[in-house]
Amino acid sequence: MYKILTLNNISSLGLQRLPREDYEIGSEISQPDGILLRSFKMHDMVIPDSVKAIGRAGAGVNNIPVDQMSSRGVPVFNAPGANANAVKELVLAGLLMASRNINSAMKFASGIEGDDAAISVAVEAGKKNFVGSELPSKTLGVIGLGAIGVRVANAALSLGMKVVGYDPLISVQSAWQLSSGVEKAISLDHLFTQCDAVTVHVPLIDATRGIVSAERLKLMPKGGIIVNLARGGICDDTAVLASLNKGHTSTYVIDFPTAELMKHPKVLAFPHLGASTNEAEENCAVMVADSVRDFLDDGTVVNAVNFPEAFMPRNGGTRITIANANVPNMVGQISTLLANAGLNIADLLNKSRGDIAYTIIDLDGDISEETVAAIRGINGVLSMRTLPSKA
Ligand SMILES: NC(=O)C1=CN([C@@H]2O[C@H](COP(=O)(O)OP(=O)(O)OC[C@H]3O[C@@H](n4cnc5c(N)ncnc54)[C@H](O)[C@@H]3O)[C@@H](O)[C@H]2O)C=CC1
Ligand SMILES: O=C(O)CCC(=O)C(=O)O
Repeated sequence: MYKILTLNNISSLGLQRLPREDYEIGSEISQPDGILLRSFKMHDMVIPDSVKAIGRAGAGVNNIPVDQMSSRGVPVFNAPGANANAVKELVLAGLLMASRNINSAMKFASGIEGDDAAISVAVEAGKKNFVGSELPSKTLGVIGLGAIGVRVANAALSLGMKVVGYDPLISVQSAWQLSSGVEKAISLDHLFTQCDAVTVHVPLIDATRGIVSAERLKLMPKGGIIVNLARGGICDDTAVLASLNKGHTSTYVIDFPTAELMKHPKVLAFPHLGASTNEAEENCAVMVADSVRDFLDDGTVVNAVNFPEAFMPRNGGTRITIANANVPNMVGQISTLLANAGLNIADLLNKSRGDIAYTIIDLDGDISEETVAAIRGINGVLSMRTLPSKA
């Protein structure tokens, strides 16, 4: 029986992927084998040694101490692309709200008093204050062309916008999905110079912190819109507020409000709503629950942010899995210990990613506690699991 601790509400459709005869799931579980979460901040939490896998039902993993988990040999899974359409739709909503002054116009409308005739007069007199502009007259800059950025760029093109994209690390899959109509910016500065609106879709990491800066905001034409549904910190909020106050930037659409941002009339603050659709919550929960179950049951690794992909069909015997530092002769040392114990390797898979290597070995016989301890004792082994044979 595996124990799964949930740190946020996880869609029941996802939790149903973990059969109750094999999985105990709850928010108060001690010594869990796995953790499922959404935005819970794990950095200040003591993560029990019992944890073998962490599943983030979403895209961003900046709320998880991934490096610490890597050093423990614990994979962190996420759900790439599973909430991308939801975020794309809210980006488009934000762009439309900003370019048509929808928020201020609605506030004006809801403040009108009087009978129907008076309201009609006030509406017709007041609407001139909320004249907007249409998307096809504008250029959108998309920073980060991953699951969300590609969808945003393609959708904006289909709405008639000119679209300029920037992603020096774009994956082959994203490049295939990106419309050929999206123009490539040669640098971030180049992008800001050309764009009336800029939207960010990058993870929050050292390289992306503050990339929407005072200097870059000045490169934009007057009246620009900034959209940040990625993470607080990617835009320099102080610089954006200064630019709003000067009238250079017209609107800041943000999914990560702060006290200062929320009270600003030119800020459209959403309550971290990008992925909050039934569809996205279900997609994320199902995808990540499947990854965690496949890892706990079979040692399979799919959609981990810190481990290589690894899948080997079960051949029926005992399976051992080992995560270790990606240095020479680890497999040699492991197979020597197995040979010394008289154990035959029926099948073996070894993959690496960055500093981590991961090995799955199916054995013809049962492994003893002594051999397990000897493998665990090899310098560089981060974690080891023994999975019982499957009929
Ligand atoms: N508001 C919300 O509810 C949500 C927010 N997010 C945020 O959006 C981010 C992006 O999500 P996805 O598109 O699903 O992730 P993704 O991993 O598919 O795409 C991220 C893209 O950023 C690019 N990138 C990385 N460093 C870069 C840099 N320095 N300059 C330019 N591009 C860079 C990568 O090459 C990749 O193509 C997540 O990390 C998360 O923080 C994601 C989902 C929901
Ligand atoms: O679970 C959520 O609502 C947040 C989603 C998110 O921010 C992400 O997937 O990175």
